[in-house]
Amino acid sequence: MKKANLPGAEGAVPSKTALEQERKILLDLGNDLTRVRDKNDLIALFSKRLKSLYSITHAIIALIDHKDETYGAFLYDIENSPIKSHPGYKLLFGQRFTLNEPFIKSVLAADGPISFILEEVMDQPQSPAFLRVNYEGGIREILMTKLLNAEKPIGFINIYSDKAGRFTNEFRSIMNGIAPQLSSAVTNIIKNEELRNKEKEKSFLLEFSSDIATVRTKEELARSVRTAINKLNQKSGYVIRRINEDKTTMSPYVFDLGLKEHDQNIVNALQKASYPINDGLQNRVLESPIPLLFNVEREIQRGLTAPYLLNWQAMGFKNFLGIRLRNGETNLGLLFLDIEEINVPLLQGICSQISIALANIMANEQISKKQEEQAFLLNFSNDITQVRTKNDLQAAIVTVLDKTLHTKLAMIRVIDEDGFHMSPFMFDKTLFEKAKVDFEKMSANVITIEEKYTAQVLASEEGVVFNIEEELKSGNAYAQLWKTTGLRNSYGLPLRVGNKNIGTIWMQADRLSPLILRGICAQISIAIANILANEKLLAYKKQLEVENDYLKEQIKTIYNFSEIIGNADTMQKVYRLMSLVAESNTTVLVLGETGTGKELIARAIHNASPRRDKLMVKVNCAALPANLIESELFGHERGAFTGAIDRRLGKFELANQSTLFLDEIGELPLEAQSKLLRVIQERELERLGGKQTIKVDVRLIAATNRNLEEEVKAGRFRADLYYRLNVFPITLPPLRERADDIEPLIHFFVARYSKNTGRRIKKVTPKVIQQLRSYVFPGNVRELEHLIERSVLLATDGVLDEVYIPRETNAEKHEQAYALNRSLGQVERDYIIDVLKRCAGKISGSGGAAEILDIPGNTLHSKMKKLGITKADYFS
Ligand SMILES: Nc1ncnc2c1ncn2[C@@H]1O[C@H](COP(=O)(O)OP(=O)(O)OP(=O)(O)O)[C@@H](O)[C@H]1O
Repeated sequence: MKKANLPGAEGAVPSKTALEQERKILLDLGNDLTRVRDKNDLIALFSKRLKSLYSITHAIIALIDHKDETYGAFLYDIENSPIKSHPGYKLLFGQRFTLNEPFIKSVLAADGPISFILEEVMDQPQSPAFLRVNYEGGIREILMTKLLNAEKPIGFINIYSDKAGRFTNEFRSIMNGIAPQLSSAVTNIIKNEELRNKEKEKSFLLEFSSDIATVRTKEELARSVRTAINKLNQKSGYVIRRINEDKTTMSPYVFDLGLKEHDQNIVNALQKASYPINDGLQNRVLESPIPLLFNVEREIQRGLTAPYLLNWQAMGFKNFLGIRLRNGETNLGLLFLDIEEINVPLLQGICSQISIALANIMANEQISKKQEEQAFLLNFSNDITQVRTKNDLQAAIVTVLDKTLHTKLAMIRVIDEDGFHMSPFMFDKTLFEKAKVDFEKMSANVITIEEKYTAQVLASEEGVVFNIEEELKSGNAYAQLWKTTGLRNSYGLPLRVGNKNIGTIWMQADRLSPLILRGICAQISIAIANILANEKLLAYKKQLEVENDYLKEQIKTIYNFSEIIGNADTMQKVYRLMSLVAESNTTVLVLGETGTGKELIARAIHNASPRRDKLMVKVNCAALPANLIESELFGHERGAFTGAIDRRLGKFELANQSTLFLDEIGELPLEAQSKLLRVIQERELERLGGKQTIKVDVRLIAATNRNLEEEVKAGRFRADLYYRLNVFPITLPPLRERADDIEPLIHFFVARYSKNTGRRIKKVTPKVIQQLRSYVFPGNVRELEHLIERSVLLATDGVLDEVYIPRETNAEKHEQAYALNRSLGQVERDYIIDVLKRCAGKISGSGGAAEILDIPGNTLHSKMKKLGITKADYFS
């Protein structure tokens, strides 16, 4: 490379005047330079002072950046530049040139000003472009002088001339002399500029901070940040992202793409998305105490696939800056700014202001949200306190959840009384319509507290949030169903009263706050507990009414007997058998015609048994419709059959630890017989429609007026059941076979009905007694009782002297028929035997046969002799 002349190399030794002039110029320049504060002043000074004296075109000051070993123009003398119309001129603005090339190295190596003929250097390999541009603009020579600060080069002053060889020694010497002052002027300018910038930054930050201090809403924040960015002469876009409640994702909070036009689809996608924090970019920003500058292409090349990065690439963003926003030690989010240059302190200042504003807004939002939630819960609680029935609750829940919280109720299940199974309590059958499943049917599936997800919910403190997408991935079978609602989460929450789990509630929503969840659960729990208690209360009330009716009915009859009347041998046998069996648990079968006192005997056995403290329970198998017998005996669950509105205990359960009296057992339908047999064998039962087995301890007494053996033969009664029942049979004699018991029974019933009706009957005439004794009583004791009851009502003057015996009974017809076929003697003989029988063989005296027959005792004796009547006849 051919260098131009060094200082002093050209021309002769300067003349005295030249030296003086030079000194003067130097002095003036030096004086002026000390006053220079602004870079414009400096270049103006140069133009003014030097141009008039020396033939130069223009000057430029370039500054070195040692960090990246480059230099570039700092001050231009644009006005005087002869190359300003050159097409390449504008390109030189802001351009940096390397220090690592021979041309500039030679400048740096030179001790003082050094000049170059452009033509010689401009096309050398690596020569800076400005040389050629200047040449093409008519410049021929350049004089470059290093500017030093504490011996270290800080830049150059380049003087240009449109003619070669114009830089005289004098001029070089001036430049050499002026260089130190120029250096310090430049340093001052830089410092000044820095100071001014700092001042500007300060006032900017101050302004920004007072602006942002008034920010209360997201919109105000957006406006304030935009203004600030604009003031920094950045029309760039930015996004403030906030960390979501899940702490694992971030979503755009304030979003402003600047002035550029963008594809609206991309913009929408960017605005709505939420991004995982750990995407290799956001996490880096959050972890970094200083702002980070990223290059979109480079990050993508590094393998990052964050969707927003790809969108930014598509939108033409090149570089962006990421800076975290935090409140104290807590990260709130970050700011991404589309920017080329980075002024770290300024940005940090801006961001700390944004952070404060963001924290304030968030706190504000939280407060107003809390207030809203509290107001909501208050309303909800008001609504729910009115709730008494399931329908009320459903209305309250659906209105509030759906309309106010955009939340759907999927299902409420309550834990059954067994503490294990769970029954659907309430659900929205339309919720999973899109899944094309019959939710109503599905909800009927048996669920227990051990079911996987239910157990998880019941064990949780405040419920479980199932993110539907994640559940899908983990193979949760319900997630497919949940997904069809289009909502993001499924919430399973325990319903509790105190510490007791009473059920679960399942809801679907995008987001629900913990406060709301807790509130809703507590309220619904109480409401459900109330409803259940209410239902139970009603059921109990009903049950009590039924039991009460039943007991009343029982009490009516239970104290009906104070004793069993009758001393006939056949009755004595009955008493013996009763006393033998009463103490045990043995099943007793009481046989006998209708009205012979079978129930009376059954009660007497019960009352003589260890179970006497509990009421005997009676079922009349003939009085029940066939389809209700089973439910009557074994009870039923709610909904077991049409009309089973409530749960009902069966007579077996009612008779637990007592005696169950199965009256008219012969009338029991076959189907019920087999069920009865099972219960007798196993001593346990299941309610109709129930799943639980219930153990019972019941003593059985059955009664029938049928001949069960014949019923078995005819296939109407199960043989096995017969054998089970016929463990200890007691047969009651018909009344007609124990005529002697008739009179005591008459007195017994007269006393009872006198008392009941308030009519005091003092006497029953012998005629009446005789009439009754001679009657056959097909209805046995019950018939006698009814006859007396009626007669008591009809009696006058306290004397029962008439009974209304039915005339046309079959027995009478039979007797009449027999009588018609007999001789008079035979009739007389039969009649006397009969009367004797009824008078227990007593012939004369009061109540004797002679009195009844209204003949003297002697006459009767002789008649008996004549007719051959012996004791054997009337005592048989
Ligand atoms: N020995 C008795 N002493 C007093 N009262 C009796 C006697 N036998 C029966 N009765 C009365 O006669 C009525 C009918 O008796 P009960 O109902 O026990 O007969 P039953 O054999 O069970 O009749 P059914 O076969 O029609 O059910 C009852 O009012 C009962 O109190």
